[in-house]
Amino acid sequence: MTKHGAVVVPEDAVVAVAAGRHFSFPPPRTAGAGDLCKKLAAQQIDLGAAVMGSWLDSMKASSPRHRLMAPAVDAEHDEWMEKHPSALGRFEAVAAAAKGKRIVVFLDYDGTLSPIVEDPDRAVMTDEMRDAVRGVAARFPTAIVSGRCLDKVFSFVRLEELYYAGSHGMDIQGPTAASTHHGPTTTPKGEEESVLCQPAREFLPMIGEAYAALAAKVEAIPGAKVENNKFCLSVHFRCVDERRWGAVAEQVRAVLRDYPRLRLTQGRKVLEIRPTIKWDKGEALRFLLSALGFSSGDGANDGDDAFPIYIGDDRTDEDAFRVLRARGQGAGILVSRFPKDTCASFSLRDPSEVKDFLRKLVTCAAA
Ligand SMILES: O=P(O)(O)OC[C@H]1O[C@H](O[C@H]2O[C@H](CO)[C@@H](O)[C@H](O)[C@H]2O)[C@H](O)[C@@H](O)[C@@H]1O
Repeated sequence: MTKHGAVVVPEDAVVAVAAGRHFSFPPPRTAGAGDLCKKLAAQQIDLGAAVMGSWLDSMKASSPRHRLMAPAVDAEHDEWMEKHPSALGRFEAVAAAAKGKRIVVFLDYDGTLSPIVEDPDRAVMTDEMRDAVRGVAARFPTAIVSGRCLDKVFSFVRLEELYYAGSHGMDIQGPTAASTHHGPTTTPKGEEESVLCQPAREFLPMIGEAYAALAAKVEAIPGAKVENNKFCLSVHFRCVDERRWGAVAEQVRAVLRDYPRLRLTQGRKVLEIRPTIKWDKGEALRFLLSALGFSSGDGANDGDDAFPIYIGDDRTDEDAFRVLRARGQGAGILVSRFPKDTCASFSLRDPSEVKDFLRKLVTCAAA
């Protein structure tokens, strides 16, 4: 970002920033989740015909290319960084808050462990990042929490000692190989046995049908791509000419009319179709903490023995940040170069800083 002249804020900048809330860490436990967190949680898109325009607005809002004057951008960025300081810069504060507690690490995949790329099949992570995650998993229970299906995200990460929560947390599996950290559920098991939670199992046939219908309709639009994430679907429009985003939205809406038990949420240049059940990355975080032997988070002072660190870049990660904030526990870290509305306490700029943070965590634990 230059300091002079007009600046084009790249696609993932979301410039509507929450006013007022200042940095406080550890965050106070909020009764409920607070207005901003409620607004950010599970950004569901309305399917009514009258709101077709708002679909498009929503798709554009997640990918703005505003022209802003640099001083305004800088001032806004500085203000945002005061509220969401760098987790690297404030590492000592994080370490101090975690002292005497058991750290549990939750990592989103796309945009967090791997950079965002045009082709979802090529979103590989580097060997250096893999080493950093391996190092963390050797010391702390560690989970990957992704919108991808389990098999796909595992094929990218390739670490058997981790927990995986695929399909936005609707498909949770324990480690398939031993790590140095054996919680109650971490004994190596056969593949079928290691499935811990699949709350949307009954939706599998419906998701399969919707996938076939969407693939037939949407893939006729140049650049559009439908990805089957087992318990949810992703309709990608990153490579679609913006003038045709309306057509993508219209086709998705047409298919969803036949499936009232499926709902639509939104990620980074992707429309996500998932079951209407109340389950998201936040619920997956709760489930895993409980499976690891930490308390469920339902009552006062629950889970005080754990220090969950959740790192993610997307709207869907807000559900997990919201849970941490509601529990007044751990640290939520948003990966973003730009100011965004978020319930996270800290920020990191990109996957490279995520890698540095993970390495620092390992060094600190070794010390
Ligand atoms: O929860 P995540 O692990 O962050 O997964 C969310 C979605 O990530 C992928 O899409 C995003 O990354 C792609 C590769 O960089 C990019 O091309 C796309 O525009 C992004 O939206 C994945 O393909 C989706 O299925 C996930 O839902």
